[in-house]
Amino acid sequence: MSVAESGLMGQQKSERSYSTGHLLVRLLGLAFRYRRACVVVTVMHGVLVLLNLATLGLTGLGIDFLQSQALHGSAPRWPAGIAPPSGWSPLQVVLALSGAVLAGALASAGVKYAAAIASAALSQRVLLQLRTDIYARLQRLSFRFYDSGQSSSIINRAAGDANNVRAFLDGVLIRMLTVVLTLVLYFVYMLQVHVGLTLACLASTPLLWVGSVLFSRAVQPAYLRASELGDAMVRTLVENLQGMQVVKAFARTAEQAVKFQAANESIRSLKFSIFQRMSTFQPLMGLLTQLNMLILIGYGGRLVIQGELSLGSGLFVFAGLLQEFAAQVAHITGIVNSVQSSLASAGRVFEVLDEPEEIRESGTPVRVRGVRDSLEFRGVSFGYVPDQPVLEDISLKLRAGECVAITGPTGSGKSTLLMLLKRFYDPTGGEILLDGRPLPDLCLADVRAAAGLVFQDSFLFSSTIAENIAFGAPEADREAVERAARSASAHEFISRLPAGYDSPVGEHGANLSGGQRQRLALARALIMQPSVLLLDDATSAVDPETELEIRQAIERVMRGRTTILVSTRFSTLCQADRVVVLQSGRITADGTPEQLLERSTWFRRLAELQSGAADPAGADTGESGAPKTLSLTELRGSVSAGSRRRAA
Ligand SMILES: Nc1ncnc2c1ncn2[C@@H]1O[C@H](COP(=O)(O)OP(=O)(O)OP(=O)(O)O)[C@@H](O)[C@H]1O
Repeated sequence: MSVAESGLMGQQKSERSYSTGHLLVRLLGLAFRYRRACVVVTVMHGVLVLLNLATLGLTGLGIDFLQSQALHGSAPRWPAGIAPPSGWSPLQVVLALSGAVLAGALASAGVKYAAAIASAALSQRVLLQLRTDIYARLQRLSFRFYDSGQSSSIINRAAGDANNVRAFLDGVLIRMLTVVLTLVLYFVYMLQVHVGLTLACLASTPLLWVGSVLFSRAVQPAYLRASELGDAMVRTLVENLQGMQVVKAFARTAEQAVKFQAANESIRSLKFSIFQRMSTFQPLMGLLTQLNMLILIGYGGRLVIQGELSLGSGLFVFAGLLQEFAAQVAHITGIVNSVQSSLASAGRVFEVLDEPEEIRESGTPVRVRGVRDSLEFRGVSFGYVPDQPVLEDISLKLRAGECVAITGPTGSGKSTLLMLLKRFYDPTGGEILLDGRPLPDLCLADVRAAAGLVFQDSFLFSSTIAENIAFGAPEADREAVERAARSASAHEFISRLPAGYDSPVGEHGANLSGGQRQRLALARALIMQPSVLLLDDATSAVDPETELEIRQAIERVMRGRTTILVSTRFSTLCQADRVVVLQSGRITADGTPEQLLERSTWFRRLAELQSGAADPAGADTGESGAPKTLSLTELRGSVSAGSRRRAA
């Protein structure tokens, strides 16, 4: 039997499959980390069983005593020869026995409470640790992992599956140990009361085990499927919340609600079918154990009549023990159920924990503070998917302090180039060198801190503006936050907000405009004082006025920093010392903006389109029907106007 993983990574990456044995060994390893707490809880349950036995035995003794008094029969067999003083009246003996039973019940209640608290504390500790481990692992995993998976599945693994794995400790292991301990103690107790009756009453026990194993095999695939359906439901929910605007804009609210309902319905029907199977199994097991009662009454009754078994300490105690036995056996159904859900979830949790860390440092990483000399791509190739190159043989060297713009058609690999610099991915060929040293030889945190990246669509956290700006430098004081905001031309709009820097930023920055979000993202990058600035289409989503403001801010902050600007805006490209044209993952031209007007048809076309020479659709045609084109001299004029603005 194996738990095959077909979820998150299984679909798109290696199909990982864990055998049940492997999962059990690892789950036991987890339990071993909490062995002290597990032993304490199990011992408490053991004490509870002993207390139950003691109170049951004392009650039986009471019945035997009353029988001897009422029917003038033989005196009961006092345990370990401890009999009440001969001077005690029957009432005193009965009161003493009742007092002892009451004391046993009180002690039992106390131990039960302590065991429940200890068990809850253990399970919360394990859950906390598991979620911490999963989160720590997720932080170290490369973007490739996230590309292949779905965040909803990860959420489900950290929330639901981690909880099911936790249940292995208190819901399976401790409960199983308790059941076994209880059954053994009862069995021994019953044997010393009457061997023949014990064997007769428990003859059906092997059937219970066979039934449990069969049930366990039948429900296991259903638990795995339930987790996957849970992923799908969370995904539908998350996507609908995040894409609420699109859903409403396209008037798809009703359809999406139906989709969500369908996802929930499949979970409901699967869970219900599991529940149905459990509900069939449980009473069947109960019925089997009740058959034991028939044997007890028939065979045990005969033994009492023949005087071979006492009524209280024998038949009554036996009946009580068989009831307890049945209750413990009923627990086995729950345990089998928990084992299967724990195993299914353990496979999914271990899959995340076992995911290899793709981005690693060398054994002795070199500390760096930024670019002192150069940043170089040397023959770099890369593809997200094997055999589908996105970048091919990229060689590009930036001197410290230089500003290089990368442009090219959409999908040509511009953003990917920046991702490689941040080591979100590693190249599949060639290498990237910082001051002559390959990136993997350098401290990863230093490499990432050295380069401030402003994305095309910047993610903001739902905290305050100041906290968002200081995200990478939480120790920064308000003055530093303001300085960064001023450099990013964000100070003015922040000051106009009612709570200024303490204004809350809605989820994903929902209460801010695109331009405001971009400026906050720029300030967030600047507060780290990065020596390299990576700007990925930072002005793509804003109006011309805001674009100008952001461009001016960028111009200010670029000074003294090695900058890579990804853009398809002619005006932005003119700000750079050099422009590199990337087409289908290859560099097709490299030079100053002026040089590129002659060297690259793509760049020249871009210049013409955005200098008002021709409209993008080619509709702006002269009478002859041919698009109007600006002369090279006119285009050079636009380029130098852009460069002059920069110099100013
Ligand atoms: N995470 C990913 N997984 C698989 N393929 C990807 C991933 N990200 C990008 N790609 C693909 O890689 C190619 C280059 O993408 P990239 O985002 O680098 O292009 P770009 O030049 O920045 O495009 P744009 O100008 O539209 O932003 C595209 O074909 C894109 O579909």
